Amino acid sequence: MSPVLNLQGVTVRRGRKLLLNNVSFQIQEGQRWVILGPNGAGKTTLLQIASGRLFPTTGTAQVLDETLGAVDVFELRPRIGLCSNAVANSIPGHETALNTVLTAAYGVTGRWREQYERLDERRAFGLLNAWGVGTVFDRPFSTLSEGERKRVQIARALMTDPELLLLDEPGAGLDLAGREELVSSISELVDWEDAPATVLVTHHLEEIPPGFTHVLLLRDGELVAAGPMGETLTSENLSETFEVPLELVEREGRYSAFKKS
Ligand SMILES: Nc1ncnc2c1ncn2[C@@H]1O[C@H](COP(=O)(O)OP(=O)(O)OP(=O)(O)O)[C@@H](O)[C@H]1O
Repeated sequence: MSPVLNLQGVTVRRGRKLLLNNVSFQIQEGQRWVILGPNGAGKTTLLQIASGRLFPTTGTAQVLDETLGAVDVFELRPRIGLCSNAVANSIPGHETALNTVLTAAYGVTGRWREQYERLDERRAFGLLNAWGVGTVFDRPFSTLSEGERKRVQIARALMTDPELLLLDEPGAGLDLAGREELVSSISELVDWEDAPATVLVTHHLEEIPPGFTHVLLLRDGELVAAGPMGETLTSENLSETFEVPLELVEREGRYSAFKKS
């Protein structure tokens, strides 16, 4: 079985800055990965590569068995669900929640002259309902609360039934109850047998939903560690990643960390 994502020696350079430096790792079908690291570590850059929106300066990136640079990314992108700030910012504020989800079928963010099938509309409705935002289907995206927007965006990311789901800081900006509800919903999603391979980026251990299997720790564009959650998410690796002595606490599949006194 070939990997869902296969990065080998990936470096991304902008001017003199290395956004990613010689990063190699693989994601296999059925795995759920968390990417953790401080601000500016390169997490979003890594996700941009995984979504086919950015190519490595050097090294190779294979996404869903296709090599970036040798594939039509417009054919590849519908196979990848992406929920990120960049996508959210490209959604016209007046677009309804339903159209925000529906337009993912064409890989666009604003509805224009595309023709959608009844089946597409039903699927978009179904996803809004499944993510608890069915009642706001006709509300403009700009009028939704942050929590509602996050759920609409995840519904959108799932519209094309992707083989790879990428969630960039889905919990950012949510209040405590909103975060906990979202963590539960994502946990239920990845618990589903046919769920796509999933990658979730966060700064916060509290946002890791139960059921995630692997973790990748990044610092200054370099990989600190990557592997199964149990052996890779450790106080030592976290301390090295965030450059603060940290103590990891685990409770019933949830995590947090505190500075060692
Ligand atoms: N076009 C660019 N030119 C120069 N530097 C860039 C460019 N794009 C990003 N960077 C820098 O690359 C680094 C990695 O950015 P990236 O957004 O991937 O980090 P991140 O881990 O997602 O950060 P955060 O957690 O703050 O969102 C940052 O220092 C950022 O300022």
